Amino acid sequence: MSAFYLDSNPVPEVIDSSQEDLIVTNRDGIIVKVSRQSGLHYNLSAEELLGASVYDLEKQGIFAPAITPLVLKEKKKVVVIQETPAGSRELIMGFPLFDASGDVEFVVSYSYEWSELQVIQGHISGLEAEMASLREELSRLRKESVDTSGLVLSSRPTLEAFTTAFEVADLEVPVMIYGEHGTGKATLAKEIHKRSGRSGQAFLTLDCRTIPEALFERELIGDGRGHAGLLAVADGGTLYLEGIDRLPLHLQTRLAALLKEKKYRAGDGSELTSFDVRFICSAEGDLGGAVADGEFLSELYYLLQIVPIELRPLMERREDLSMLIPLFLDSFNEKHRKERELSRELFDGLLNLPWPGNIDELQNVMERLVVSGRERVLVPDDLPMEYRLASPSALSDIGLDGRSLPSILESVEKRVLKIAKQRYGTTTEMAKQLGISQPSVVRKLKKYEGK
Ligand SMILES: Nc1ncnc2c1ncn2[C@@H]1O[C@H](COP(=O)(O)OP(=O)(O)OP(=O)(O)O)[C@@H](O)[C@H]1O
Repeated sequence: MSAFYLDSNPVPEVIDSSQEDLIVTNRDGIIVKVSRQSGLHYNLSAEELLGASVYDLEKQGIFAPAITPLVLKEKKKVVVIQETPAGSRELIMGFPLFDASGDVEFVVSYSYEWSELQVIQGHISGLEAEMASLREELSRLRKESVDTSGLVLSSRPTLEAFTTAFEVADLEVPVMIYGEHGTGKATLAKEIHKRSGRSGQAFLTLDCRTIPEALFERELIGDGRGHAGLLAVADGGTLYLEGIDRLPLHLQTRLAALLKEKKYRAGDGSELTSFDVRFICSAEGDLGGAVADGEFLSELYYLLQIVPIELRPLMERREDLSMLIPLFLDSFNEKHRKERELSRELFDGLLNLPWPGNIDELQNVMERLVVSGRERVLVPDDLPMEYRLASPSALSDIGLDGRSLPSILESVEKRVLKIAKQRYGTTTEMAKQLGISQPSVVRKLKKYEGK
């Protein structure tokens, strides 16, 4: 808009040498300023336009329609398409200039020739086509790094873990999978089974972390009175023992004996039954260390630890994380019939969170975002409260230096209450979300009132 300027002069000054098509009218619709180009499209000279009334020009069909009356009415920017007597179509943009008391004093209108717009439009279409092909490329790349079973294997450690798993899948050897909670151990175990010669038979899981000690053996070998054990049901297939490192020593001894003998007696007096089961186990802790500390039976360790595979924590798998985020977004959008998108800030924020609960936790947060986000484009404020506070930047502006812990905690509490109040509105909802009583919320709000 270098074509005109306002100075101390009460009327906007239009520079005569302007290549632009500008017209200024006063609040009565009288044209008070024009640029040299103005009038060209109306088969009039700039001089003929000056002093004319836009209402008259509209009546004569020259301004079809006139923009000034529309801007005066709307008191804001208006855009119209004019058909000019010269046969061209013009896009006219008009905007108001206000006087000190807030009334429209002048209307400035600015026209673009349709053909110019078509050039711009052509450029935009080109950009759009480019965007579409980039989008396609991105989605192809995403699909390539997500294998046919929907697994993300983008980071080097994950790819190495799964490659080893696929290589040994068809070998009749036990596999020991190490990894924190939610890193994909069960998923990996199932993949091994699926790609093994046992895939036509059962894949069963026994969670050594949660099974009551008294039931462990019964669960494995049955009771000889109708309750079939997992070893019988999984015969010919695979048994996945989750959290083997949490199995008490006396049960480790029993398991080692079973593995060595490959036979069991399900109940008193029953016959010896042999079994053909492949074992895949998982452990969170370091089994070698547990053997050294006498907490894990070395005999069992050597029976099970033939092929060790490690799944790293999600925070060390950034490439996986950046693929898992859109993957979960898409799948929860589909599940909940939403069309959420992530803002750049939120995406970066998600990449930088520590994810102690790994993929399980990420999945949970993505579903919460999709379900409870407020707008189509999700922003960091849509994150559940505990994640907004967990981000490193959340604490950066609380001055820590030289302050006592109670005073720092007060600042944090005050911040939490402020965010919760904005987000949840009522003290009842705040209490529910923060896990404290409603009177306690009221008391705390009062405490920080005006502070
Ligand atoms: N490579 C992967 N790509 C995509 N999703 C995955 C991948 N690995 C795991 N998941 C998903 O992450 C979630 C957690 O995986 P899984 O249950 O296998 O972890 P886990 O380590 O066995 O957990 P836990 O220790 O709690 O039993 C599941 O929903 C699973 O589908």
